[in-house]
Amino acid sequence: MSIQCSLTIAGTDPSGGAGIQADLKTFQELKSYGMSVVTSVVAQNTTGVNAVHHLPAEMIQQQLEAVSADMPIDAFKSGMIADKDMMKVIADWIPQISAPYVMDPVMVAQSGDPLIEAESRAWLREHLVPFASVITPNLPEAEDLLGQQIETTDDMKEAAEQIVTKLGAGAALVKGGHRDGEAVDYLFDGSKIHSYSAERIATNNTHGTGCTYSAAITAYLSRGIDLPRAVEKAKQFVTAAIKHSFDLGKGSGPTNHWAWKEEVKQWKK
Ligand SMILES: Nc1ncnc2c1ncn2[C@@H]1O[C@H](COP(=O)(O)OP(=O)(O)O)[C@@H](O)[C@H]1O
Ligand SMILES: Cc1ncc(COP(=O)(O)OP(=O)(O)O)c(N)n1
Repeated sequence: MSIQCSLTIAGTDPSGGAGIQADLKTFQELKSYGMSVVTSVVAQNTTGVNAVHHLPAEMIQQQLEAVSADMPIDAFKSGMIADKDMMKVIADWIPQISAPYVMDPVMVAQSGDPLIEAESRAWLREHLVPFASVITPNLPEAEDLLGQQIETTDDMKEAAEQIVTKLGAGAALVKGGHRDGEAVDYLFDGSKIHSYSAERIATNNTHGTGCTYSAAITAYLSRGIDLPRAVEKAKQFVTAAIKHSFDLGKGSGPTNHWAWKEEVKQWKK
């Protein structure tokens, strides 16, 4: 049986809602064979981050080489990349891989805990962003990347365009999860703006939404679906995951990675 393969390069979440765990659940749901390279082991749960252990850059390089020497990679994504040494080995590895690269420029967990060293942000922006086929910042991440405030929907569209034209990403999806009102995201694909809108779901259970969304985009790209359509389908996937999220843990609960199947059943009725 032939199968497309997706790789995530990211940190861990033992509570299963974010990071590598969320990515692998998403790949599995969306029928892309899931593989992972761990960057940092994070002792976190729905309430926040207790401790972080960064793997040596050499160990990240070894994992990248092990997986790419043996397995096909039809698309890959990155999440938490905490420091410059890690970024450098990833930047050195990427040119060998001819597959779409989805970069989730993870900076801060929902709890407010930082997941990337402040001094490494400039390196990420200058050296890794240009490799991204698509980058998926939330509003604070887009503000950090561009060094400017984003308030209105026009600002969001302009930010998506500038991340492509000024920072060199292939495409940019600026997410509106952190704004009031409808949950609207804007994709600039290098030539036009696409918008993706969903009802805002009244829930606190949104731990790992960004990881899940970017993993779903990766899985769809691995299956050869074009970017605007991959984002459209991933948006449906993450919206369903939030709508049917779980009241687990004492903080912001995790999303439900199999919820899209429940939604599909509803559509058929
Ligand atoms: N309460 C919500 N209801 C519906 N969609 C949401 C909600 N919160 C976030 N989203 C959507 O989830 C996706 C992830 O966005 P966001 O929460 O901004 O990312 P991150 O987890 O990286 O901060 C986006 O499509 C966003 O519009
Ligand atoms: C290991 C790890 N990576 C990323 C995040 C942040 O995930 P995100 O999807 O942005 O979700 P929230 O921070 O909104 O929960 C993380 N917490 N851990």
